[in-house]
Amino acid sequence: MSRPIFDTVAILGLGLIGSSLAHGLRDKGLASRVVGYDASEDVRGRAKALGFCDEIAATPEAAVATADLVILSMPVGAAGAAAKAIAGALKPGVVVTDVGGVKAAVIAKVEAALPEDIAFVPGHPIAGTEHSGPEAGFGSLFEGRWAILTPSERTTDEALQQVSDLWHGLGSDVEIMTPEHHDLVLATTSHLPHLIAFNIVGTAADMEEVTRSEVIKFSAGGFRDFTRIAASDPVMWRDIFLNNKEAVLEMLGRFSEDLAALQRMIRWEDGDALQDLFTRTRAIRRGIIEAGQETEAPDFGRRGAGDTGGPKSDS
Ligand SMILES: NC(=O)C1=CN([C@@H]2O[C@H](COP(=O)(O)OP(=O)(O)OC[C@H]3O[C@@H](n4cnc5c(N)ncnc54)[C@H](O)[C@@H]3O)[C@@H](O)[C@H]2O)C=CC1
Ligand SMILES: O=C(O)C(=O)Cc1ccc(O)cc1
Repeated sequence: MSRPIFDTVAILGLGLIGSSLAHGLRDKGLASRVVGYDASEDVRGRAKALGFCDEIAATPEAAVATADLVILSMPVGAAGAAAKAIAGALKPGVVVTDVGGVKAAVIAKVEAALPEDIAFVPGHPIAGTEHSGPEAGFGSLFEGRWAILTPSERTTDEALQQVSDLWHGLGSDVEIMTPEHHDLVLATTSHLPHLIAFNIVGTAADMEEVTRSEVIKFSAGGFRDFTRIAASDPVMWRDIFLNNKEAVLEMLGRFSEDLAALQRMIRWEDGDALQDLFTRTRAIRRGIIEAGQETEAPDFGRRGAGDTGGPKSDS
């Protein structure tokens, strides 16, 4: 057990990430009290029954009123409105942070809504699964993963240190970068791969009924892995693409050019070029494994070996 870093922590949004944070903070003794709130009454009821918070508040204002740390854990498209809702109810000296998969757009919207003297520490745990909802959370989700913090003008050194300590307490390694750099890196490593998965599974779903059932029946590793990613939460991913538009379109442009080059290699039967590319991509995968960031089995984003081993559920 660690010592509490914050006394009362309010978590707004009690899905996969919010509930995992609540479990982790309590399991590891990082907060004296965890108050939860979710915009959905149904989720609030389920969270109460699951018991991972000390209290479930009926309104966002009530949830944050006594909080020393507020964690925004809802889809990125809702973060600005959530910040607006709590702006008048925050305690002086409170720290606000978030976990959104996009940083620059969230910072702009949240900081426009929060009082100027409130410290905001934008964050993003590179840890998750394709499951969502309060039943999907587990306290070890962040162990052995990265948490990226992207300080803004409203991030004080003290608040940055406290939030960094919190992620370390949850078992994560912390990396600090600019919001713009985060959005470009994540567009490449997370957003584009998800877009490709949504697209390829969508293409299969649009096939004729008989072919589609065969695709499912005979789905080998490649397609199966894509279906896992394409099962991720639709609202969360809609919001990511709408809020990281420029970086995603930039990466999509490069991807389309490379795809056209591949098309030409196949059309002109340029086996050497194909083999060359596949040799280079295989080396990247092997490099990731050698660096201890991945096991042979698929397991997204781990720094070290092992399986997440947590419960799986969807809301
Ligand atoms: N799912 C993942 O693997 C990861 C997600 N994230 C980020 O975490 C955030 C939450 O994602 P998940 O927990 O996976 O989603 P989720 O779909 O499991 O849960 C989101 C919850 O937020 C609630 N919500 C929506 N608007 C709200 C508001 N204004 N106030 C309070 N609650 C509200 C929803 O009712 C829902 O229960 C997103 O911003 C996402 O980008 C970050 C890392 C990994
Ligand atoms: O489960 C997977 O493959 C993921 O990609 C998890 C994930 C999803 C979104 C994030 O912002 C970070 C991690």
